[in-house]
Amino acid sequence: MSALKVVSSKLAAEIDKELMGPQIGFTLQQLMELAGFSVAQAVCRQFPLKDKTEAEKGKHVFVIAGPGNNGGDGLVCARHLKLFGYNPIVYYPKRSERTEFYKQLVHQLNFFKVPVLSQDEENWLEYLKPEKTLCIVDAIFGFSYKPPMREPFRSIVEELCKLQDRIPIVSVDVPTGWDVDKGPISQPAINPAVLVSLTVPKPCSTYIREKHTAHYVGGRFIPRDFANKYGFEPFGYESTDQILKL
Ligand SMILES: NC(=O)C1=CN([C@@H]2O[C@H](COP(=O)(O)OP(=O)(O)OC[C@H]3O[C@@H](n4cnc5c(N)ncnc54)[C@H](OP(=O)(O)O)[C@@H]3O)[C@@H](O)[C@H]2O)[C@H](O)CC1
Ligand SMILES: [K+]
Repeated sequence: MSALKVVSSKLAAEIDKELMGPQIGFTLQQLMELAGFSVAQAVCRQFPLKDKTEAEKGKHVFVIAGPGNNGGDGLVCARHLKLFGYNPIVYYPKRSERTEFYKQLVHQLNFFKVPVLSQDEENWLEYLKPEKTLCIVDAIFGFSYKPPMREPFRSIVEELCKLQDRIPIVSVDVPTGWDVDKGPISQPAINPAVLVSLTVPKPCSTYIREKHTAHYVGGRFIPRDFANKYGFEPFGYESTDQILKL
């Protein structure tokens, strides 16, 4: 049994609900900003630009955003990556109509001159070449995914699976296609090079292959008492870091 602290999908949803409930009063936007910021930091830690040639610095970070909040984390991450000196490009094939907020995140990307591919972009794979792409950020589905995967995401994830041995994939919170509690029990499912668990790792993270996948926790937004109430200790983040490598 792994010593990793994990919380079930049910508990993760309860934690989110309480954080955004009337007593604590975080907004989704606040948590998503910190979540996306953490993922951008994990990309920097894993793929530092320092000592890279100009050609390598120009490589794309290809962010694929899904229709829910996991996708929102990806949109925020892309904006921070641009500020950190990376060259992000966003593919957002099914845009959320849930709230105005998602449109605002896209406007912000336009403001930062981060390309957002059109929804019906057929040539998105052209942007995914090992010589042109530093890594892929998988912000397609997080803890609310329920198989079987529907289109257009099934075809997209199948293509990513073919590429993942050549271009490293950074998965946000849950590798896309994995059951949040039981791991990769259905196909297609991504096998990430990096997993960034948010707030606290979900049980699926115990199914990553330790030698293959670097595991970070991010989303540094809960105090000790609150973590203890949900049965875990806070993570030992250093200084102002938003991520911790586990
Ligand atoms: N406290 C935190 O840790 C925070 C985490 N955040 C991130 O939010 C996600 C969870 O976000 P949520 O919106 O609940 O869900 P997802 O993004 O995982 O997915 C929902 C969308 O996915 C569609 N979906 C689900 N299953 C399928 C399928 N089989 N095929 C196609 N599409 C699917 C679903 O569509 P519906 O039509 O079913 O509604 C939704 O559109 C968490 O993992 C973190 O990444 C937040 O940023 C807040 C802080
Ligand atoms: K994901």
